[in-house]
Amino acid sequence: MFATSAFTRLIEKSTSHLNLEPDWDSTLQICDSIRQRDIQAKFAIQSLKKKISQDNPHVSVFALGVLESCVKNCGSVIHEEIATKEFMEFLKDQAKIRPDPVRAKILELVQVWSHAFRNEPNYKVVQDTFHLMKMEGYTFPTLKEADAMFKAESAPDWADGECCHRCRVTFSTFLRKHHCRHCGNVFCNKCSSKTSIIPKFGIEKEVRVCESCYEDINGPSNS
Ligand SMILES: O=P(O)(O)O[C@@H]1[C@H](O)[C@H](OP(=O)(O)O)[C@@H](O)[C@H](O)[C@H]1O
Ligand SMILES: [Zn+2]
Ligand SMILES: [Zn+2]
Repeated sequence: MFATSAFTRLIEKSTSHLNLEPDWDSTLQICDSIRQRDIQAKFAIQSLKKKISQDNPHVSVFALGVLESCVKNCGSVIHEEIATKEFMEFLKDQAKIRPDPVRAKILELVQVWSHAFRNEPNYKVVQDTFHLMKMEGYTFPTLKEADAMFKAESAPDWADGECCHRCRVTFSTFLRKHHCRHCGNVFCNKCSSKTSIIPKFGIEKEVRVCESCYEDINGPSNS
């Protein structure tokens, strides 16, 4: 199980003002631990809020970047935490008092999420916030094509099971279970030994996928 101390270390590492660029490895480990339910989404958002509100703009922008990846990768558990009056108020307040690049990043995220959740009535507060901020005179950047593609689509929740979803072998102490990051099903190592990036989930790093998902993403392997 993933201890909160390990998670806090990942938050520190991925939002350190010493980073010269986003720490994708730590960011994806953060997403995995939220998706695996090793970490409560509420705790993750609280940790990121603290970093976003830190005075150092580098820390704030890196924290907003980690938040962006969580929203893209962790699905409804995270969406439910950010699409709230409290969190949207928090971002609006930060946008009011913080100069660029912090303000610019917040505007970019509020706009992308408003677009991504445009058909989600439960997350209406995000759109309301976007429209309110537009009326308050904030100028939003043009929505990037890739972001317009982002339809709050994220990896499915991980299924559990006592046998491999593909070959039905039963798991044991010596035959461990594994999850495919694309379909979320549980597999033995033999049926999920391949790795792949998953652009549509914003996963830029090679992660474990099952045989059929590998073909879905990369086309039939010639091997
Ligand atoms: O090895 P274990 O101690 O059984 O733990 C398993 C690994 O963490 C797997 O990670 P992986 O998918 O990256 O292999 C994860 O998918 C399973 O749910 C866990 O049970
Ligand atoms: Zn198998
Ligand atoms: Zn799969």
